[in-house]
Amino acid sequence: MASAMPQVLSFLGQASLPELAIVTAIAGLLIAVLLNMRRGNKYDLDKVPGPWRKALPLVGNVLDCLRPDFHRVLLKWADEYGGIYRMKFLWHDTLIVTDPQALAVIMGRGEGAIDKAAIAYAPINRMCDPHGNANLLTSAANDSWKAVRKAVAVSFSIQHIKKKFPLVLGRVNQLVGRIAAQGPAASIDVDQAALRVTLDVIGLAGFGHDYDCVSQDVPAYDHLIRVLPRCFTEVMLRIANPLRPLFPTMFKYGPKGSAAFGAFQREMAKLLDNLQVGWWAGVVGWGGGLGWWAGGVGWPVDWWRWAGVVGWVVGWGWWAGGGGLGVARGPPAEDDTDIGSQLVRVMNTHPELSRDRILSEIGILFVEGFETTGHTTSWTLFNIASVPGVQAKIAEELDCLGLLAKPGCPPPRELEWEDLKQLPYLTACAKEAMRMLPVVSVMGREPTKVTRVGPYTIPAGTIVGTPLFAIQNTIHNWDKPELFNPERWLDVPIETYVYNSRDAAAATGDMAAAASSSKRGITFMPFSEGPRNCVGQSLAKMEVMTLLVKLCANFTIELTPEMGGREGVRSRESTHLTLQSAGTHGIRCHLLPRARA
Ligand code: HEM
Repeated sequence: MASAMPQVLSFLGQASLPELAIVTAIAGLLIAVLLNMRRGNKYDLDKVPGPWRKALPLVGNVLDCLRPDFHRVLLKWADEYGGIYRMKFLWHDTLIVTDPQALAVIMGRGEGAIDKAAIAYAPINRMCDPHGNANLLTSAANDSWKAVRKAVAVSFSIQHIKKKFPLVLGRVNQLVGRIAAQGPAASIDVDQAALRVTLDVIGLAGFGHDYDCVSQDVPAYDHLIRVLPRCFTEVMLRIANPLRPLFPTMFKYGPKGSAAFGAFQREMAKLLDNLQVGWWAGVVGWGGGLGWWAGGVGWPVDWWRWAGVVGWVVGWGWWAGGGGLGVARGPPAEDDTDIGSQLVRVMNTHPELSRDRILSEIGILFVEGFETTGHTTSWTLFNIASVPGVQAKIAEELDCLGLLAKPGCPPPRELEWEDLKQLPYLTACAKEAMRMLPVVSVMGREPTKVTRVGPYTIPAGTIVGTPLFAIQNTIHNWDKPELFNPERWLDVPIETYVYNSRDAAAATGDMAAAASSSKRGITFMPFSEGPRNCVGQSLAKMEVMTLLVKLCANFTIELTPEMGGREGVRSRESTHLTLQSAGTHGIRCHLLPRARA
């Protein structure tokens, strides 16, 4: 050892900066592993069953998780080891929890509730903001999170979402028109189609910006719809490999991933600039007006008068024009509670929230608002198209409400807001699709103190994974989970999205009582549960249902032969930050107009 020391010192003396950084990073990792090994034994971690016994040093079980269908790996282990098992995510001890009772405690308020795992979410911060500021999704539940959550919750009140219904309906009708124009032989990727609507909606309804995506045949290379998948790939790679963000050029596609982050951030910064310019233009305008007046009452400095004139004209032009020069939106009106306006408000009242933090918030609201809703719609359409008998039942329900297009009949009446609550079967299809294919397939928490999870006491810093895909598909929580069976939901109240299928009440058939008892156990929560549940779910439910109603009312839907049937599509499931169909195939369907049948 002693004889090796001089060689080591001489290497360090001659090493380049990147080499030194790599050596330091590896040494840091080794120290972390050693500390971690010492800590694990102090608590109940060694009593927890799981694949951790097969874990490799340093990388743990992560190699099993590098597969695009790793949500299925977590499910396989849940079926094998039960409701609480232990694995090693790199060198971090991780409990994976699918047990209904333990989940209710982890997700809920009060004693035992566990906050977000900052470490697992950190790469998402870098995607949204160059300085890595946290945001609603990734932050711990601190004062900044509370302020932002309270502000944007207003944008998702039912009252506000109802106002956005005509906008959503307009974009969906535009999509229906475009699909009809392509004819029944066209092979339509319903995933891309839904994403185009949801991207337009979040841009317009949230930030007053029209990405005009539904109308485009092929979006430009730098269009958000193409940039975001590249960002997601980079986030996934960074979660699995913490060295990647430190040395992007050393890893495959590293620079491309960083470039995609940059492109996304520039787009989000434009939204923020649009929101802010109006305020600044107003300030300039008022300042300018004041200058003019001061010049007029006899101040001797002539340049000040002329600066005032210019400022006044430009400022008012911008502000009053509400979009003059194509950039300004003006300060939010009192009744304007769109997401962007709420973010400007919270930024003005909370000086501790920096511009970068707000940029991060815009990024996450944008991503969550569009990807999740788009894929949920397409997964539902996939099931509707591929499970025999389902479309006929949906058609019957739509026909009863006068919403179904039929050959030789006048066009059906237009969908109204109130209709969305009158569709129990279609809602059941959406819920069953969200159970089988939850787009947020894995979530992570991390206790800041010694905590009990089920029967086990675990140390602070243990990651606690709550994998929705496994929770909602394990044989321990659901009967015949592999079957798409909307009928399971018909007796559950239509508004219930947190549910315990293992409750005694459910077993006796009292589904309403079972739905309200989710505090004691959870086997279904596609929008999560408790204080960290999905803040945007009201918008999501409205968009998904509007898309489903209009597409099912106007078309019968068939998977194209190239999809390889149900199995073919499911074999391409991929957790790419969100659960989606991998590659460029998407979910291709023929949409046959019902009116022409
Ligand atoms: C069907 C569509 C959607 C699904 C299934 C969904 C699901 C979820 C889930 C499971 C979480 C918790 C994630 C975690 O803890 O890691 C979440 C959080 C969140 N969602 Fe959604 N979401 C959807 C649509 C939306 C929309 C439309 C928006 C906003 C425009 C949105 C904004 C958010 C935000 C900001 C959070 C973080 C909330 C917090 O921690 O305070 N989501 N969503």
